[in-house]
Amino acid sequence: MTNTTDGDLLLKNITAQAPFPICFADLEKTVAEKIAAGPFGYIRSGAGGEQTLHNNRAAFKKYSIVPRFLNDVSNVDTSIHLFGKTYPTPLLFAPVGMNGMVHDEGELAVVRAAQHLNIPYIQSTVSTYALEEVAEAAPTATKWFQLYWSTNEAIAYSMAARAEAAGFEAIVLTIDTVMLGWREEDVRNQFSPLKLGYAKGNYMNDPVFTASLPDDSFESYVQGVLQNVFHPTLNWEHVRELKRRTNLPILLKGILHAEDARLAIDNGIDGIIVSNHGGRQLDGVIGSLDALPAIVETVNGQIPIILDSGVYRGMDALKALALGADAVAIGRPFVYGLALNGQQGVEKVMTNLYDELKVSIALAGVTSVKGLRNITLVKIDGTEDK
Ligand SMILES: Cc1cc2nc3c(=O)[nH]c(=O)nc-3n(C[C@H](O)[C@H](O)[C@H](O)COP(=O)(O)O)c2cc1C
Ligand SMILES: O=C(O)C(=O)c1ccccc1
Repeated sequence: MTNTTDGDLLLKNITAQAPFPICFADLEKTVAEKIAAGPFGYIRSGAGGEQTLHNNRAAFKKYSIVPRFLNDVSNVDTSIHLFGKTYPTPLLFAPVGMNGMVHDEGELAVVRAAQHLNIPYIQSTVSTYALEEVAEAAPTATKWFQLYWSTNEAIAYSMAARAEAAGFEAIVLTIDTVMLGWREEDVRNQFSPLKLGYAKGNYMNDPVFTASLPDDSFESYVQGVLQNVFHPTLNWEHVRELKRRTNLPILLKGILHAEDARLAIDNGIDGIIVSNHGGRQLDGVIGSLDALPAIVETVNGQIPIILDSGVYRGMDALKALALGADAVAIGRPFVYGLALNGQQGVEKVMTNLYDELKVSIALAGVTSVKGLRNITLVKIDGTEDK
């Protein structure tokens, strides 16, 4: 519960100190000036002509709120319940690989921020640090493990088992990245963090993976990752087998079609992440917020729905929650925070998003996340992107 009479949430940011970038556009611009073009382009860009990257933002802009007043909004309850636990905010860290690209502490800095803020952290398969190192850095954080299937299935099962043993509380199987999207910026920059070894963490610590390598050279490791991380054979039978092999709840990340949401439920999946991978996979795909309403209708409250892709401010989170998401996951914004100032930068970005969300909930005239379901949103098919 946040008491909104306890000092103004905005004015806390207007102090004598040098300002930290306050919005996504400022963050992106500051990071562009700080880090090399290769990693910056890798993080910023979308696939193809970036239509999906654009669609994600455009989807949020189509909705306008019709607020209500005179409701006493002095106390705002932003808490949510997910898989039996309560969290203070409806925000999550989306799985983002290879954090060592922008900061030496990589995922360790992010998971420490997650622990400090009590925001669930989803660790990527292709992380710079191993999942065991992440668990040790933040033993009390809620951690979920994002699994990329492996061509050698035994590696996928081994990673899932390691995650369970290290105290991760769910497996998030990403289904939209069976191969990389057509990312032209990376070709322009001739940049591949995979080839540079930033995805070492979980593979080099995996006994099944290392046993499959011909030798322990850097080249063999990179080849091994490339041979395994792309897995176009992935199908529903693998999902069922994974379910048999783990005791953890399984979420599918990358659902955009209501029919796939229905199949997820039919196959005993515990939650879904509505996502187009931040516009990084198939270009020309529906904005994730545009995909949400049909999925909410089909799922009908049976399993939690998390949304990501384009949630760049508190107001975006508000709209997704109002349209029926149970929580939202944040990708690029926290990566930019990490690039600028490590753990503190991540905390600042997430806190600003959270503070804007609190202000927005109160100014919309409601006092809880559930209350947002009742607010009036009108859809305007505008084409503006800013
Ligand atoms: C640099 C980068 C790396 C990513 N790596 C992964 C990953 O390893 N696994 C995964 O499931 N999604 C990955 N994603 C996608 C995010 O989980 C998330 O879906 C996306 O960033 C959400 O969009 P947003 O950046 O607009 O918030 C990555 C995204 C970025 C920007
Ligand atoms: O960059 C990404 O978005 C991503 O998810 C990924 C997938 C496989 C290997 C490396 C990164």
